[in-house]
Amino acid sequence: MKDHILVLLGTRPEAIKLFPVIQRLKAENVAVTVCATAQHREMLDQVLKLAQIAPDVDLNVMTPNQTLDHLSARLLNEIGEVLGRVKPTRVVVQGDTATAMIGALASYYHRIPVSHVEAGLRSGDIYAPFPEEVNRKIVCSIADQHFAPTPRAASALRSENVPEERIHVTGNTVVDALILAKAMVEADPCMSSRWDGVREQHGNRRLILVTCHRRENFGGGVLNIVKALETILAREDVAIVLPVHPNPNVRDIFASRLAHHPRVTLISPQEYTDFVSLLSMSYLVLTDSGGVQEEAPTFGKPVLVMRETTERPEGLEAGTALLVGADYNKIVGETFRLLDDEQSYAAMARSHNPFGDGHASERIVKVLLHA
Ligand SMILES: CC(=O)N[C@@H]1[C@@H](OP(=O)(O)OP(=O)(O)OC[C@H]2O[C@@H](n3ccc(=O)[nH]c3=O)[C@H](O)[C@@H]2O)O[C@H](CO)[C@@H](O)[C@@H]1O
Repeated sequence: MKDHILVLLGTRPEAIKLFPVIQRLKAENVAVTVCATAQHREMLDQVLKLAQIAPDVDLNVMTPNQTLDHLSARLLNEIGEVLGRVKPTRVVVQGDTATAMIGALASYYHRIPVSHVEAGLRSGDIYAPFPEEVNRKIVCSIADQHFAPTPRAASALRSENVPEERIHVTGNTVVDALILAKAMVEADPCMSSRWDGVREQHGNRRLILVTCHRRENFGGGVLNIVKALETILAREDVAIVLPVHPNPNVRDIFASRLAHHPRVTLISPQEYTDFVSLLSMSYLVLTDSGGVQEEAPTFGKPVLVMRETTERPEGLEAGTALLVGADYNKIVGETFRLLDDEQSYAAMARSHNPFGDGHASERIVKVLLHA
């Protein structure tokens, strides 16, 4: 039977990490159906537009404040219906979202094999991150092709008895996406000059890029983070740029405490290319995001991870990232160290990226087509 691959995606990170795979499959003239569940509508659309991908099927399942039960039931029904109609020979899912987990389950019910991009990330705790740890484990139990981004992720799969021949160490496709986005920025004068105003506003101050959106930091964590940022801002030699996640749990606190500070630029979630430009012009990054931890080392930007643990310890091992939690003293202390101690900065700013080399989608497509 001729290959017909259905790619499922629901959120911005899935779109970022799958667009290089979709583009490459299309370049190989493979029949591809892109099904967007649009679990997160706007941020997903921005990325797809940029990658010039129009979803063939758009389920648009986003409703305000929906529960996981409701979302999952709806996804199962709707993805099941799509699989019955499109009849793909294989389904590709990415990561650990409800879309990936339910997509794998629906494929199993339809006896369609599943490939898992970014397989083998584990925290070891089913409640942190919730529900992502269980989502990825369920996908793992169904998939027959596991694209592990790193050797560590591959060993996690082996320790769960995934057969060796089903594990492929590919690198993380986020590095492919980053390199493609960087090329787009460099080729387009409009994109390259996007932040000229911000550069002008902050002069030669060092820019700290901050992102914060994880559920585990809602409440006390975000308050500590804001307090730490206020202390950091007491220094005249820094400015902060912060794309604010739309979740009201973080948005309202950042807006009320930081919006009026002259050395803070609070902005809405940015197009991927614009975010990539911000990353490349920043001095260091404070984040609780997964994807940003994987991207920053490509540009040699030290990352202070505002979480207690990370399922991406490769950055810690490579020395390009450090865990500071949502701990006021650690955030301030480590930021000041990076600002004041050139050697510490240089040690973390090595541009070696342990997460990928930009060729992950090439390796994935090779396996998808010749399995
Ligand atoms: C609960 C939780 O935390 N779950 C994780 C979370 O993944 P994450 O932490 O990587 O998510 P974000 O930080 O939202 O995205 C990062 C990407 O977005 C780009 N970016 C960022 C700011 C901006 O203004 N414009 C952009 O373009 C940036 O370069 C990067 O590539 O959600 C995933 C799916 O829901 C889950 O699979 C994953 O476990």
